[in-house]
Amino acid sequence: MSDNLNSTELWDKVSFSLYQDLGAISFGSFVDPLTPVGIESNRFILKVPGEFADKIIDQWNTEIAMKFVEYANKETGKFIRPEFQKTDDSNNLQESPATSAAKPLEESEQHIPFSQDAGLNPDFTFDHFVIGSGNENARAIAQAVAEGPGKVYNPYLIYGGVGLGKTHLMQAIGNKYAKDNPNARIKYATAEDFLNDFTNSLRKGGDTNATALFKKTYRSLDMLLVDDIQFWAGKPQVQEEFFNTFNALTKANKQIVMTSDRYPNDIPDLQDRLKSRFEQGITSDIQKPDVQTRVAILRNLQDQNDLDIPNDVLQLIGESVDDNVRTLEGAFHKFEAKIRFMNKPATIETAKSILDEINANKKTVVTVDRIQQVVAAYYMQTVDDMKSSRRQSDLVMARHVAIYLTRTMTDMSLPQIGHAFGDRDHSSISHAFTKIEEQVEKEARMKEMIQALAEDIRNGQ
Ligand SMILES: Nc1ncnc2c1ncn2[C@@H]1O[C@H](COP(=O)(O)OP(=O)(O)OP(=O)(O)O)[C@@H](O)[C@H]1O
Repeated sequence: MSDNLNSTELWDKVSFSLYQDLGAISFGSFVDPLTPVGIESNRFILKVPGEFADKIIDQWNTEIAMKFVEYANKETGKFIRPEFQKTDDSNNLQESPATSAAKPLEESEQHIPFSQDAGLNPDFTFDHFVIGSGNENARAIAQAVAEGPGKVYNPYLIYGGVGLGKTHLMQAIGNKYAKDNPNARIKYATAEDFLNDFTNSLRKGGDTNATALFKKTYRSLDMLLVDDIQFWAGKPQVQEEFFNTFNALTKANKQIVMTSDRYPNDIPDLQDRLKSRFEQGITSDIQKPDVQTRVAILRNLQDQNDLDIPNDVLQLIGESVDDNVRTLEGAFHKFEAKIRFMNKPATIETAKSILDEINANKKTVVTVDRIQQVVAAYYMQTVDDMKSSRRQSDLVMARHVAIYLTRTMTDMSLPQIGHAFGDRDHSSISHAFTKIEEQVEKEARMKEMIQALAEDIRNGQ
């Protein structure tokens, strides 16, 4: 997934998928003649040549638009819908009313009023963030941080499962601070961006300018937002560099906000001094939204997308899709695409049809292989190591968790599980299972982690 594709790059990728899907003849008639103009918010503007415009648009509205939305989603992670601008024969644009606000990408990018390279998504604001019991604490602290950065809650670390709004909330802090302080220097980077910037600065062969530029970029900020710091697990060099960046910024009372998919103590091979630095600030978690919050999120999406969907339909989708907010948004946009592009009514029946499709896609068979892969990835270990006799503590933990999940999620017997885990005997499988079972009963965090892993395993994520 990339946020940084421009409209031409995205069009190239999506039209390639459409070519494979539709075949050369349909592609030549209905896709090839179109030209991308730009992306405005969640609309992809396409120029349609005058002569065959109506026929082409009809074809899009019955078949191609849905596919476009899906392929564009795969590339960007966003839901972008196509909108058409007809051109007359002399090639002048005739804008339809719905598209008159659309501008080429280059111009729309200039709407960002402050430091252009902050890397913030303007849609990730507090206004667009729905508050519920699973996130109200994190949200309240985020507001305080945005209003008084570098003061009380520094650093601020938000942690929680996949797709629950960590990035959104972190960027809302940046967007609010930027709005209130247009000259503030703010940078959003994923932990991977930070690592890449750092290694690129080193790769320049000891060029002191490159190193100085890296340091200047990160150490002269007013606010640094770093996403997914679990990515640094077991990477001591980048941890060292971040430690220095962290010290430089906090010493100057500059704000640091971070996200992670787990509590810092659960990040394998994270240096103790970083852990203790993180503890100087505040940590809050985001939990899965309850049904009320899920329906409120759907209502929010409805308003943002200018739709009018009956309450019972929103309620049904909200009750049925309980994985995470990203999946919920996915369900909403699938529904939206059906009513916009396939002329389906916004009814319970249409909602049921998309829910059936979602469930059909979800039915991944739970196998021990799948469990081992998901758990190994979570603990940043290899499956082979997990099956081996090595006894390093993170590895043992990963092995025990995978055994516990295999016992609870499959019908395999203890000897069968033993065999799948490097020919262990059934008593050590039973021991591993009991150990984790006890922890699940005692520790809320362990229980949540097991639930999240089980969900990933089932969802085939
Ligand atoms: N409380 C909320 N209100 C409105 N939208 C939300 C909320 N929480 C999450 N979202 C939306 O759900 C999607 C996923 O959120 P986000 O990317 O912030 O998740 P994340 O926790 O950072 O996930 P990951 O661990 O995969 O990075 C985004 O489009 C975001 O806007």
